[in-house]
Amino acid sequence: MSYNNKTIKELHQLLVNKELSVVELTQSVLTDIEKREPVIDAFLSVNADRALSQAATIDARGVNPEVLTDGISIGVKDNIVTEGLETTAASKILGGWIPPYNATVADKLAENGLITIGKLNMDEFAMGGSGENSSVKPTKNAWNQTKVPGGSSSGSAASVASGEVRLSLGSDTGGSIRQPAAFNGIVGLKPTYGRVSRFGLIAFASSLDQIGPLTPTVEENAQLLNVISGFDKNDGTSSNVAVPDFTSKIGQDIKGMKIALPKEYFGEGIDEKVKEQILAAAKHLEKLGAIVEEVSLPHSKYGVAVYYIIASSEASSNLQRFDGIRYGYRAQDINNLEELYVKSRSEGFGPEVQRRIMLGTFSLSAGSYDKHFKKAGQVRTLIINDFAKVFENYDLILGPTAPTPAWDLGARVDDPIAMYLADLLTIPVNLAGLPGISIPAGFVDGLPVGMQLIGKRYDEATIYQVAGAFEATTDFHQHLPVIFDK
Ligand SMILES: NC(=O)C[C@H](N)C(=O)O
Repeated sequence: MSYNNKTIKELHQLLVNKELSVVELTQSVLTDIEKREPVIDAFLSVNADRALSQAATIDARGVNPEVLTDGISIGVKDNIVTEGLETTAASKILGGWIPPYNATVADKLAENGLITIGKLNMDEFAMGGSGENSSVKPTKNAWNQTKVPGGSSSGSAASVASGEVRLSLGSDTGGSIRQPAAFNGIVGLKPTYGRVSRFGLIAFASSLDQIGPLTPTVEENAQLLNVISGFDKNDGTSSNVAVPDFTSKIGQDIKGMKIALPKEYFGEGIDEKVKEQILAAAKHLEKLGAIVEEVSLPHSKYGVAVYYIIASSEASSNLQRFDGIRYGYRAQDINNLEELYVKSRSEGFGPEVQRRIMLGTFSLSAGSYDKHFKKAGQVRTLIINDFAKVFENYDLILGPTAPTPAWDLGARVDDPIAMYLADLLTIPVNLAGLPGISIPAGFVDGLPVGMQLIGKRYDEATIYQVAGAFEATTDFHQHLPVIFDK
């Protein structure tokens, strides 16, 4: 029997009432995974024995009725460090690495009784928008296995959408939670920069990276964000702003809420049918009482260019530590130190990672620093200011999550620019450190379309309020891919 169509609230009730044991539930999740993995390829590792023994421990002490997530299984993106469980960021260079410590979010999952059932596939080091840059295997879209699942949190999205796990964690540097959530018809949120500790997140671009939840529904998303948020002394960028209950406004009406529609988010490069669906979604919110008006974010068009300079520069610095000596892959038949570095890094990193390291190294080099890196930082400020101006008068910003639905596997692998443009509408949000969600808002040719709602800093609760109102009055989230009921 599968319980994959039950919310965590419903599962919690079953567990507390002892109608279901944690071992039974965990076993059912393992069966769900086993059935779907041959076509979805969302997991890099499944920890069946450890998960079952953790489940037995919880059964023995009794499920805590106060802890909603006690005994529930979760999948974790493989760039989040998990003690005793291989963590590779889907890179050959970290192959076989068993971390001796937990990321702060992994500790928080455990403290809340969540069972890490496995580590999820991704684009290597979170660099990519299709999942195809995994050094292990490409994950498939839950709706159509000839399509990409999006990336870089490819496994995090496909595992939830296909009914393997109810909850997952991903990371988002330029859209890596929201875009795969959109492509798979689920809910994915990138929290405000500073909301969730990145201690133990394998760093890609440190001024942009955030960890966030992927779930089938809005309420579960807010519940999982409650678990992972908060100040952490081990992450100097984590903030000690108070953490509210993110579910608190779900169910409240949205009458009078002011929502901005940036005209640039409906302009060039956006698929006509996607545009239609998202405009219809905006109309729907208007019917629910929101005031929807057009605005402009004039500098958002520079977002992709700015991102690929800043993110690659930070990556080139962060990835210096993978040198073949301290840990990870070490090349053989070496004659000197220089050769050890060069061979280990050339053989250990995949082509996209090498491309970003070169791009970043170039941007930071003496002749290019002022022209590229410094300028990118200045344009980033213009993008931040654009958002700030809109938020003087509006509560939320609405647009598509991605310019198109999922494309065919293989279609963009030789065209990095086309791949980069998939993040056109998500990247500015990271550059400004704002929270953003993708929720199911329609279908184009049988593939899900995501609506993005962008909020003010630390105002995830309002995002969930509007997302919740939309979800409660539409049925897009109730359509499930065929594989879900397998
Ligand atoms: N990592 C991300 O958030 C997404 C982006 N597609 C990138 O390749 O950088």
